[in-house]
Amino acid sequence: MSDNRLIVALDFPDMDKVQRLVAELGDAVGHYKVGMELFYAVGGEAVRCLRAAGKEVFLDLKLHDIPNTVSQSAKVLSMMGATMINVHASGGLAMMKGAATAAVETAATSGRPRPKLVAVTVLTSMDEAEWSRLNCALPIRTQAVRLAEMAKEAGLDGVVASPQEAAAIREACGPEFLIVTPGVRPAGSAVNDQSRVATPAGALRAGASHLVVGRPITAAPDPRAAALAILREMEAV
Ligand SMILES: O=c1ccn([C@@H]2O[C@H](COP(=O)(O)O)[C@@H](O)[C@H]2O)c(=O)[nH]1
Repeated sequence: MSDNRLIVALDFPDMDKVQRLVAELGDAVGHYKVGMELFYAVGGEAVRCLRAAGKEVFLDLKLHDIPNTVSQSAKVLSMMGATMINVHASGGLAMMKGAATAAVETAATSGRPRPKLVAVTVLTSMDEAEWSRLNCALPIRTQAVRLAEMAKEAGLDGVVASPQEAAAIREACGPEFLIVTPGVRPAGSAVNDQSRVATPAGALRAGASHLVVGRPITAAPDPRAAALAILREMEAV
């Protein structure tokens, strides 16, 4: 059983642990996320190893800077072989447009496939109390939908959002738009530092196109069994 809508987050600082886990999960998992911790530790090697093993790779570096810096960085990341990369939507429309143009142009000039480009809306760890402390007056959901609409306008393929906002984003942005949801927790598992969470089935029913799951699989006593249980739950939706 395998389903590339499930993306397993490899939040470790070394390749030995990554290789052990990928071997253990075997053909059950075909899609992995390389985030800051792993990338800062080993760089592009993580992407290369996973691609060589036939896996899809979401390179989750959440670019957020002035438009020129982000578009130049997006060019570099587009050459690494990842199948998905991302920026922060709160960097603004010009920044997102710059990243989208960079990804398209790099694919055209290099002949390499263009990675999907998605934008982080509001981090899934944020709750309404913390959100208000930032002086943000609108509810998180309203802001997440607004940022998703901007990402669509900028030509991005989709967003990273909480499953709790997936239904509203799906309604606003249509059936083709990617909605990649971290903050996924099987019933009864630890929430950790996440706030706006849903179960795998709940996230899919709300309209998520992909589920990002880290610790519920990687910290489980039997990671393969944990992944297979999530895949069974997804299959039943
Ligand atoms: O809003 C966001 C954006 C990214 N993430 C990343 O997803 C995983 C979630 O890991 P868990 O262990 O399942 O909590 C992690 O790599 C985050 O950096 C997110 O959680 N929320």
